[in-house]
Amino acid sequence: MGEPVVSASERELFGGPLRYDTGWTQYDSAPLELSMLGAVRVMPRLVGATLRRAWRADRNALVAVGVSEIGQGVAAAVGLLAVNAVMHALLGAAAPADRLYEALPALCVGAGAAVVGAVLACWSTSRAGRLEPMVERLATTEYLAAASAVELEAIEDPEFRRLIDVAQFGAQAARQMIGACVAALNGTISLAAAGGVLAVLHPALLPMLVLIAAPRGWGAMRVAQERYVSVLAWMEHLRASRLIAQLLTSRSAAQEVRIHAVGPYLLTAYEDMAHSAESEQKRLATGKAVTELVAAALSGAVMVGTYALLGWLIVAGHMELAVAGTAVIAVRSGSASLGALVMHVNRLNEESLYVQDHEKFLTEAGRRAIPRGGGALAERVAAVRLEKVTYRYPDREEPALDGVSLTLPMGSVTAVAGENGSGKSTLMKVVAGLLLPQDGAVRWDGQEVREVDRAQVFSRVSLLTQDFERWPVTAGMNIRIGRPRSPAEEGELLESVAYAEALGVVGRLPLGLGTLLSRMFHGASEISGGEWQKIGLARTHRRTATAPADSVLIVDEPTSALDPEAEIAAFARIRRLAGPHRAVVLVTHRMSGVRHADTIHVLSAGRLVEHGTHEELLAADGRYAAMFRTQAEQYAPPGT
Ligand SMILES: Nc1ncnc2c1ncn2[C@@H]1O[C@H](COP(=O)(O)OP(=O)(O)OP(=O)(O)O)[C@@H](O)[C@H]1O
Repeated sequence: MGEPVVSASERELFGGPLRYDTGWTQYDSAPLELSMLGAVRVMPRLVGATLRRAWRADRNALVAVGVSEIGQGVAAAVGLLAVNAVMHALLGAAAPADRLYEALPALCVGAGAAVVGAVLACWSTSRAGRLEPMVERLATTEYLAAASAVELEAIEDPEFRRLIDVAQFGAQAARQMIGACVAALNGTISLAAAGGVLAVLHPALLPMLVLIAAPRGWGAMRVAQERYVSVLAWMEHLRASRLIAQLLTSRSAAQEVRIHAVGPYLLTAYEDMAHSAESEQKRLATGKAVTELVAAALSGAVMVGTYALLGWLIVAGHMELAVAGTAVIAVRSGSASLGALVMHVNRLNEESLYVQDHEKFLTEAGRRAIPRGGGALAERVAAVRLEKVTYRYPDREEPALDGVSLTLPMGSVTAVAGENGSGKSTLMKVVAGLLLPQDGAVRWDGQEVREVDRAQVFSRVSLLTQDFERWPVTAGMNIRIGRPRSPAEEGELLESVAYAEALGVVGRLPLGLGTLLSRMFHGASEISGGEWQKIGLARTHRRTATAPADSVLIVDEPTSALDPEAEIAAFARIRRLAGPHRAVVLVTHRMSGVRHADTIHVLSAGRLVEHGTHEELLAADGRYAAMFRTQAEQYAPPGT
């Protein structure tokens, strides 16, 4: 592949060319098979996987397709033999009317074979059409299930994210593979029929048939490989172009797009990037044209040789004219079948490359999945403890948490304070069981999180973060989604709404809890950032209210969009959620929210540097006291 064209916008916006280098094709030290031989080698396995999926989807339809394709092949062979018999009758020595009469039975057989072939083809089409969406559905479900079941660490790993992106084409490719498999099977059987008839007519004709199709096969494979490598290499570029397009139309960027004149700038960047993508398309098209020309020339030369051979066989008296006539028809139909077969195998090869990515993703996702099973978590626990926990993000040298030990007793409120980037959010993810520490342990009493069933740990954790999800569903569902499988009456949801002091918010919505909160849909309403936080708080209440046993509530900067009064009230309500069977952990920069906590821990560069009550920490006059005083001064009246 030549040096890709890199546009000025690409450099300016993204810092350089957005191309997967060859390093990507070595993902997880499993080199991608990009040679023709390699592709042919892996194809049977991938075809096998697709057929197994089809078997699981609808085995009757799969069997019907197989039977009808074999039937069509038999009908084609019978048709060719009938043609041979017709030729013999027509070119015989009898009177013309007698010859026609003699040819009639074979003609009827030929016509019957054609009708049977056509009916079987319809049957196969209808069954394959049923199978295709089912296979796509199965492959998509496998993809989505695997993607949503991996550890959070995998989702944050850029290499794994790339694999998720690349594998997204796999499900559709699996669907296409069904059609390609059917067509390839059809081509193979038709070819076997034509080849069998040719071999009976004269042994030299069969190798000629193979030689006619070989160059076209090579050409088609080469074009497919080039296209696949190009798609992979330009994936990031495509993603970036789509991102620019999204930004130009997005609601959140709309203000800056207009006021800062980002719109025309991004539009130029979009065009710039589209031009460089087009240059790649041009390169591919030229390569394709040249390859196809070479393949057609070679194939044509062999075709001329075949007809010359036939001519010589007739002249030399090695072949009857009737047989030669059938041979011409068989060569034509055989080379058409072979051409179609090559095309379909090539399609199969191209689709199988994407299916291979899908398979690879499933394997990798399986390796990185959150383990299922493990010990049961005790219903009652006294505290959750972190013991010398160290966590390092995969692409970072410095640990985000370095030997952190702390205890979260049930019934207490623990606050974590610290400057930006000190590790507070990471600590929350470790407490929640979303990240597993590389060193140290998280224990629910004596049970280590690594050893117990993680699903049980998750079911005991409630999470309210500043970037909580604003689900594009109804207001009621936005609250219920705190525990989506647990049914809820409107009255129960209203309890959570009242808890979050969001009755006013819901009251103003045109359909109350039934109002759709997404501008994406017709008739939906939008609410403000602070109103969303109240909905988030209601969701947290719903989740904690339905917790099955002793649980932890993690609250990470929950009030950033609330006005001061609402914020004070929200902190008071969050504190009240601590009960004998619940520990609350609170992360916030707002010292007003921290001061009433039972224990305050101060993090700095991933280490716990102070802990105690508000009064103890003020008396110690350390980092916490400095942070508290700075904020207090901001709110103090001037001159005090
Ligand atoms: N997904 C990630 N991958 C790599 N590094 C990360 C990731 N998330 C956070 N970090 C890094 O880990 C360190 C701790 O980040 P963390 O988000 O836990 O801090 P924080 O105290 O919550 O910060 P803030 O107050 O700004 O929200 C920072 O240096 C941050 O850059």
